[in-house]
Amino acid sequence: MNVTESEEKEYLEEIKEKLTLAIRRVDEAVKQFSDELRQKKQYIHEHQSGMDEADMVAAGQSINRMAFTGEGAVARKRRLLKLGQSPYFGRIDFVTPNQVKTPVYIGVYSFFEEQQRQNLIYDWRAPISSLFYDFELGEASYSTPSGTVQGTIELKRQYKIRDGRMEFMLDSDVNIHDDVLQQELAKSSDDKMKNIVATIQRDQNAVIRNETAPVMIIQGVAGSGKTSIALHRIAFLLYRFRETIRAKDVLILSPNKVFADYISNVLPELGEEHIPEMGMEELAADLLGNRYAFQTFFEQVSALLERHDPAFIERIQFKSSFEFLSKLNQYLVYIENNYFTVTELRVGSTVVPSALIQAKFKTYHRVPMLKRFALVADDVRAYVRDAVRRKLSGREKATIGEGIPRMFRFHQVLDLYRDFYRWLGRPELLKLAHPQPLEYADVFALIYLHLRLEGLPSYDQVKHLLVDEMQDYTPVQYAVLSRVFHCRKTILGDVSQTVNPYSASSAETIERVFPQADVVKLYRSYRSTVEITAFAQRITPNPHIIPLERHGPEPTTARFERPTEELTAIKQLVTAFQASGNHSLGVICKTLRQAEEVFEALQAPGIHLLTEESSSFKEGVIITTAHLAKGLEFDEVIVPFASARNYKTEVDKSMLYVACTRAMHQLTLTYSGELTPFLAP
Ligand SMILES: Nc1ncnc2c1ncn2[C@@H]1O[C@H](COP(=O)(O)OP(=O)(O)OP(=O)(O)O)[C@@H](O)[C@H]1O
Repeated sequence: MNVTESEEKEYLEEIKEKLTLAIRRVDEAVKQFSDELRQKKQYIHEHQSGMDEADMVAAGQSINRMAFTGEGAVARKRRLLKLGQSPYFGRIDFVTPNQVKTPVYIGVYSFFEEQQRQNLIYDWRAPISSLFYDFELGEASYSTPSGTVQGTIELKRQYKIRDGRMEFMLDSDVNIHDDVLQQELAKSSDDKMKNIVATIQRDQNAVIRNETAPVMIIQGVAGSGKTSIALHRIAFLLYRFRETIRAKDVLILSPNKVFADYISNVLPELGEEHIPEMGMEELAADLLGNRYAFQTFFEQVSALLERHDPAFIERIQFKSSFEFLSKLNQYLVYIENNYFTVTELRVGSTVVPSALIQAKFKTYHRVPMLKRFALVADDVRAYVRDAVRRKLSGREKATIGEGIPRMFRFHQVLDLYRDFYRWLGRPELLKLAHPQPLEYADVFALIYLHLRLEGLPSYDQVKHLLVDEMQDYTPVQYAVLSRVFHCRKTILGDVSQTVNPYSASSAETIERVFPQADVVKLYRSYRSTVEITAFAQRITPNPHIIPLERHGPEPTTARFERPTEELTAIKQLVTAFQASGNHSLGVICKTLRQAEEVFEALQAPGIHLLTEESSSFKEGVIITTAHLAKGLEFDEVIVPFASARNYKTEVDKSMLYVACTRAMHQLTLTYSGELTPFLAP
């Protein structure tokens, strides 16, 4: 039993040696595989002429199997090498009533020592590891697939091991989590999101390890770790259900490519492969089969920022409401009952009674409406065939095939969508000015109608769907998601961080679409200092937010006479940042135009402009918009043009809140003229 620091250090050396040995064994195995593979290929090459097709298939399969095993060995080596750098971060000594005490060391991956046939390091996702996150010293329990294990935690310890060296270890007589967490959070940011396995908090752990919820909705304040948790949750589910779910079966619906790049290394760091991701617009294009050109969400938000158009706002607001979805559903019932005007159909000398056609139409109520006519026509053909006791002529078939659909008032989904607004008595709510692209607010409504009226293929290969920035999607979008993704879902976001307040959805709204969901709310905020969090509260107050006690400089607002002076000051701030120890600086503007203006003024090496077209997140100084910065974080943030003239509408206010909450350690706002009223003390 390792009790003291020197014993722990000795033990660490032992483990590292064992890891080195294990790596050597993997190397030997890999070499052996590749030798065998080479020999096999050579053999096939030499004996090809004498092999029949079955032999060739068998040989091919055996090569594939060997290559697969080889790949597995390479992945194992990668994991072992990583463990060599930092084998574990926690330990618990857990005693069950009838068991001897054995220390459980917890790391990013497990390490099973083959010679001793012993698990020397447990994966953080293993059932026993949950003790580390869920309990302090004393009585504790954890669940396994075969039941709950009760016992006592006699020791709990945390380590920081970097490059194979122990930097510190801490025993848990106090709440050690907090000390280590503080150290983690005080560090300056890397260019990518990082894993947080060593400091996952109890409430976060409950979300990560939830195995039962069919839909999980996480509403968490800015910086509460939603995105981190969601990624760890995926890693957990991939581990827990490794027999049935693989990385390629998961889909992340992410707001943009930059964000996708920003989060892209967390799962590989946790030993999982890259997860497929897709943007909402990509999904829309896919579902619409590129039948319509449409405005993007970015374009919608930019249009809102650039001009105040009450009619445009009203259209968006209505189409983002739950009422809109209800109305669409009511309309579908209405057309089913009213638009199929059935009359008797005359086919030669046979009269098909209207009651028969009506009855057949009702029989197919589970089939999307516009697809029912072909089925009804088949039945009517059979009816006529029985009546005339012969095969039907082409003309007769056509009379039926054309006659039945003709009894329905519309055949194009777009015509029905237009008619919906007439039915509603609000035709002005639809702007379809061809060749103008479809407004973004109409895109998912139209998809929904396509789905209900014609059916659309579903994404059955996806076994878990992760939706980030949930507040940016509307009930109709969720209704579509629920119909095309039949798998379990994790949906997360923060209603205060919407970039379009006219279309924001809260956890409660989304819950109405997924009544079976588990809703979790997170109020502890980890990203920003107490000072920055308090400052952001001036823009959008949330009395429930609990900032982690971490202090830094007060955010500042600096006034200038003219924008030119403001830009000069920003230049100086950037120079000061470059000389500081911080890694990342975000200069976050309201619009792209403003970001471009700042970029022009600052132009220097190491300064990057991040636009909608960018696909990767770069380290250093980034100039971008609040919309694009969503989900990202920076050591320091500068918000230029924070004047009353620039930040005055509800959309502007949302942008300002998002911009300020991106800062971890330092926040500066600059303005000329008058300060925005949103920052009134
Ligand atoms: N338990 C934790 N241990 C260490 N760091 C944490 C923990 N939880 C969150 N963090 C850190 O807090 C920061 C914010 O996390 P994350 O970006 O996941 O939050 P979020 O809720 O998605 O934020 P936002 O909605 O504002 O974009 C990150 O730097 C993350 O690493």
